[in-house]
Amino acid sequence: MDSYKDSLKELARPYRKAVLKALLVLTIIGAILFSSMNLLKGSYPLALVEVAMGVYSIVVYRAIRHTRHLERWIIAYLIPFFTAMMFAMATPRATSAVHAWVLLIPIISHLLMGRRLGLAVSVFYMGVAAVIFLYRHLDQPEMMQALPITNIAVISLCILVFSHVYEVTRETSERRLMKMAQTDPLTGLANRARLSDIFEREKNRAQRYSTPVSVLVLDLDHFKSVNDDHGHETGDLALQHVARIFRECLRATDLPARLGGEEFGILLSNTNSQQALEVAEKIRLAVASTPLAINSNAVRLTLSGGVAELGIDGDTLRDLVREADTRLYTAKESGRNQIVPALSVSAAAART
Ligand SMILES: Nc1nc2c(ncn2[C@@H]2O[C@H](COP(=O)(O)OP(=O)(O)OP(=O)(O)O)[C@@H](O)[C@H]2O)c(=O)[nH]1
Repeated sequence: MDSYKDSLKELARPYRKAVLKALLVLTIIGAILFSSMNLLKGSYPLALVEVAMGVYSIVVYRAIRHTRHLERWIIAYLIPFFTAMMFAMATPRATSAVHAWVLLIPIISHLLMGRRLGLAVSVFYMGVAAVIFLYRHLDQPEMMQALPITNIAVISLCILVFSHVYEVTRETSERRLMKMAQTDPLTGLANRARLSDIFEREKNRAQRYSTPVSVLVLDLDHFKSVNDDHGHETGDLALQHVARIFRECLRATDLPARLGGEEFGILLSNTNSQQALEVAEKIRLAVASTPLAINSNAVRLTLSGGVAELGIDGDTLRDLVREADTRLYTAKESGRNQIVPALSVSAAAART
């Protein structure tokens, strides 16, 4: 569960929506201005396309106010918008200044669609624009001089490259910040915020496909004495050591997180409480049988834990952590180095 793709998409949504709204308003104003001028000039097909784009912009503006599918609306708007731009460039009666609009393509595409799709769409439409330009002006020597054409080509390329580099840098910084904000710096495990994010996603998936989800809460035993006997630095190494064991014992689809101090929460997707108990036992045995080697010392560690299952012990992460925590404290009171299963599992065990 290492992907931050969905969180980044969420993060980009408000500013993409703001950019799209600005583009829609400008298109509506542009459509009124240009369609009036083209009507006066007698360029009826172009005026009609501009009116259609203006009306479509109003429809899209209303549709994106509460949409959960902004990305789809962006594509549904930009493709006709760029196609209308190409139509204007190909219209024989249109002024040659219309070609300047091509410079907008890479900026808008990257801002609204990100680096990959933004680049692909920009290259495609800028290529089509270049072909239209050559087709329209090949027989006009005053338009086909090397110097102005090279100028236009280089400026277009510069804007394409700058837009792409800007978007790549922005996405990389955003990903790094997102990772920092959702990672525990000592162990490299997820923090509570990320656990909460991923839990919501897994809960939705579990409800849609009727699959189980369980949560483990694990806490190192007598960790205070590890710090007191071996020093705080060894305590830190012990936390990193345990985090490593979690990773080795878990599947890629599980999410281990540090809840704070020496307490950990593990989200197990597609896992019922019986299976979660088996995972917790595997981790407990691995921790107990793998002491931390420090110089010539072997620091022995054990942990206690509790298990809770979504839908049986509650419907929110807070409910599940609270229930698992209660069982964890039962485990501590019963002598530590043990896992207390979810109620459904202990009830089933009592019946057999
Ligand atoms: N080295 C280190 N110690 C930490 C960190 N966070 C919390 N601790 C220590 O963890 C210890 C937790 O102590 P307690 O809450 O008494 O728990 P415990 O000693 O594990 O006892 P039980 O949980 O009852 O088995 C405290 O000494 C904290 O200072 C950390 O990031 N690094």
